[in-house]
Amino acid sequence: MDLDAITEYSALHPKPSGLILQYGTAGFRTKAEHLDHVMFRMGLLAVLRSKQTKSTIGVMVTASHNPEEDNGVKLVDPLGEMLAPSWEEHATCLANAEEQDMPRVLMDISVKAAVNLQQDAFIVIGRDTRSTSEKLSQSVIDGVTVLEGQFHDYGLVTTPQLHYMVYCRNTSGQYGEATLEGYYQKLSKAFMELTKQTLCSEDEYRSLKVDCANGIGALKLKEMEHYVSQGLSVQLFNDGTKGKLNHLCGADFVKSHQKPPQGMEMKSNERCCSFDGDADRIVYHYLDVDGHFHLIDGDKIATLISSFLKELLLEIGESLNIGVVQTAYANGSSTRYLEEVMKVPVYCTKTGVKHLHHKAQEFDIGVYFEANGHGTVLFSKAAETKIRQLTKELEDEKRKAAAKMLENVIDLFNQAAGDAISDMLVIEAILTLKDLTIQQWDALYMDLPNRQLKVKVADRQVISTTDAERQVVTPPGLQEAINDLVKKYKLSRAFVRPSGTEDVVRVYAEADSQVSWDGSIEKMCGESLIPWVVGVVVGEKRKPFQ
Ligand SMILES: CC(=O)N[C@H]1[C@@H](OP(=O)(O)O)O[C@H](CO)[C@@H](O)[C@@H]1O
Ligand SMILES: [Mg+2]
Repeated sequence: MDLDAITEYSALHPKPSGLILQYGTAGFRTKAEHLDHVMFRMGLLAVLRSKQTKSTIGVMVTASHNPEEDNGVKLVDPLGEMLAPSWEEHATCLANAEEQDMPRVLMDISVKAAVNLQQDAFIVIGRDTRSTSEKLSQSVIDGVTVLEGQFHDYGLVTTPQLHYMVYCRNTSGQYGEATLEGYYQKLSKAFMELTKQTLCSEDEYRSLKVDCANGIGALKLKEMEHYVSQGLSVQLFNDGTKGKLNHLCGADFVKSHQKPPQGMEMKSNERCCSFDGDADRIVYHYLDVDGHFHLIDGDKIATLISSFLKELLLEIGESLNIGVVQTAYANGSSTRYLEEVMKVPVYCTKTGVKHLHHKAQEFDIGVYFEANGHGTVLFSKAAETKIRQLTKELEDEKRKAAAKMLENVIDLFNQAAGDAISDMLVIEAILTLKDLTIQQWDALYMDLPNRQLKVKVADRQVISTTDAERQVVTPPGLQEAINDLVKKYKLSRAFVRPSGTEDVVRVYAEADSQVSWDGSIEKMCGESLIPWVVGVVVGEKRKPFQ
């Protein structure tokens, strides 16, 4: 390691002294102007991780659904998954080392992690459409180059596309070809195969309105459009030509405000969906004939997908196990429906995709979705091999067709990460195959009314939780107080946790709409429960907003 060169180049990406950042649930995220040194250093760290794992590592420059002025960076591990927790700590140490200490901290990491510095390193880099992303990704490249790592810059890609590239490169192309063309080909082939029988009918092309959050999803969907145009016609809104990224539109806005995005013409009963700013989340929505807005979130997406998969499994007659993984934010109705009606085992993990992904790997088929629309389905190697084998061996036509469908579903899902484009194609294929309208899908179960708020507090770490964040441990007394309140209302549930991505505390509450008191759920959550919980959390400093 040429420490002089590192010191020299680092001076071109100086750390503002005293700035402390944390590698959180989704990497580093903050105002773009504070990130130059972090990018350079993540370039360095990616090289060490690549040498240690003897694999290609990804670096994605994005702040997802956060405002345009923000930016962020996260590292992608060899199989397309999130960075290992021990390396998150290294990332935090390296990002926070004062300028003069940085080379030493870098050396320490390489010693601690037993990195063989002689090993080659290869890094792939991607970025979203933020105006600051290009320059910041150049700083990543500076970091990679000073440690003599090789790299390929994919330029503008969605976050899940970068995860896909990493996965492809580390499986010698077995997962797919590590190019955008390879990604489009793989997904479109699976989609067209899945839906081809239904295309024989006289159906007019299925059309779908997509709110692209003025982000990268618009560019990539435009590139992909013609590959699937025989089976699906997409109409893009908020494509970045005029609006501001994530502003009053996109999956996060739609989910958290439970309102339609601006900039999208919605007629009643039309199927619409929204991506977030880096296209790794999707939610569906529509207006009914009375003009009421209906949101179909990650929970209902998981339900649609798992019921489809369960039917196919029954059809092929193989005892492959299936599990659904959710977080505490999953609507209680979805959990009940999955467990009681569909008889599928449901598990709850902490918030953050890495936790869900990890749990989902325990099943032959692991379906995971956050309520906000981030998720995918993982197939174990054994399940995949079995299914591919069945497509060849089965003689019964019906069973064989089901196995083929499952095979295409395996190829259509992005198994490296939740992916709005891939999930959208899966959902469209299922709706077509089952001949379901968006209203029929929505009617699977009724969401319990719910509210989510964020609250600024002096120190969000005063709150610690357990039981997949559903129970508060500290401050003492808070959990008992929540218990006392929720037991007054039917089907009610509430929890409080510190955010892993923002300097806020999140408060969530849900309850039956028929609560036996004279107020509505609005009143219970908005006027009673949330401010009350907030009051306990922050005492005099309370300042709810949003
Ligand atoms: C309630 C909620 O939506 N939380 C989001 C948010 O995490 P927080 O730790 O809640 O800030 O950002 C994560 C990363 O994008 C995402 O995985 C997660 O679902
Ligand atoms: Mg995102």
